[in-house]
Amino acid sequence: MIDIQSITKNYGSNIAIKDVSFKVNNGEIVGFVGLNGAGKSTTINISAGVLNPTSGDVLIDGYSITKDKKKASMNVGWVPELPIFEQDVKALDYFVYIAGFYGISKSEAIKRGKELFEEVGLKGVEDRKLNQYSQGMKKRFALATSLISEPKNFLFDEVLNGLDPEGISFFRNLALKFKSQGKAILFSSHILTEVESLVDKVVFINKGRIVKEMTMNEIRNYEIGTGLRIILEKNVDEKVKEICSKFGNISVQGNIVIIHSDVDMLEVLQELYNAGYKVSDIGKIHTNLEELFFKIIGMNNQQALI
Ligand SMILES: Nc1ncnc2c1ncn2[C@@H]1O[C@H](COP(=O)(O)OP(=O)(O)OP(=O)(O)O)[C@@H](O)[C@H]1O
Repeated sequence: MIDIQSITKNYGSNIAIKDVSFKVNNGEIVGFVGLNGAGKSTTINISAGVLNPTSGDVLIDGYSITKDKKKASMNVGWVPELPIFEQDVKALDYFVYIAGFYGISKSEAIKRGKELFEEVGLKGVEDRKLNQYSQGMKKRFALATSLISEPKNFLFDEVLNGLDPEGISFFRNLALKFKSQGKAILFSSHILTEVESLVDKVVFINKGRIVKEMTMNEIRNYEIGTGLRIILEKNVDEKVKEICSKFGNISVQGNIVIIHSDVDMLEVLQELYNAGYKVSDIGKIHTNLEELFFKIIGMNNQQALI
């Protein structure tokens, strides 16, 4: 289990994240969604033990990442957004070097390395130099090194970014496999639709603060909302409200009225026309995931419901 407890990170006067708290339970994939610069990598890097928080703590299966870093980080795998492996050494040799930190002998590390390279899709490129690996290959290599200690928790930071379809499918299936094995997985993305079919719940972060946590069920229920948006030439009056209310619940703002149900557009248009109203625009709207995302983080996109 990954238990993030009120972590804050300041860079001088710049607050990167503030009071970030949430949990990833065993057997659960949590989507961590926010715009660029929202604070996802900062949260993940602190949870991986590669960045110290200004305050707060993260418990990995009960081990504190600040006070018991070795045990905590042994229990969490981490695939960074942009793995930096610029070493002019063969990948397998570097793997063996890292395995040494876990107290694994050279012969055992070579054997384990070959197995893990195969598991992560790097079979056949073990002897290629790390600085000649592509970004996708570096991500797979980071995964292979993470797997040395067989952790029960994983941090995937924008892992699908820049991958080809095969790479995307590999990491998605891997996350699902880990889930079925009872592992806790945190999966960050700046695109809600990217994690939608994968995660159990989504934690939304904006400007360094957690703004909402929603289960996928709550999100799906939200998504099914459909409606009709009517833009009139003049402001909505009582008569328009009366007409539109016959078709469903309404929201009104200025010259815009939204009917929150799946109504027949022509019928509404006809009634308004018969009553002498001029409609400048009318159209069905559908609350989709990206609209929800923008609504949650407090920005309006053109389609957002009023
Ligand atoms: N080393 C640093 N020094 C100063 N500010 C930093 C540093 N690293 C991150 N920040 C700031 O912290 C905030 C959060 O950045 P972070 O990288 O965590 O966001 P993110 O959600 O991962 O973004 P992205 O999707 O672009 O990777 C940003 O305002 C960023 O500019």
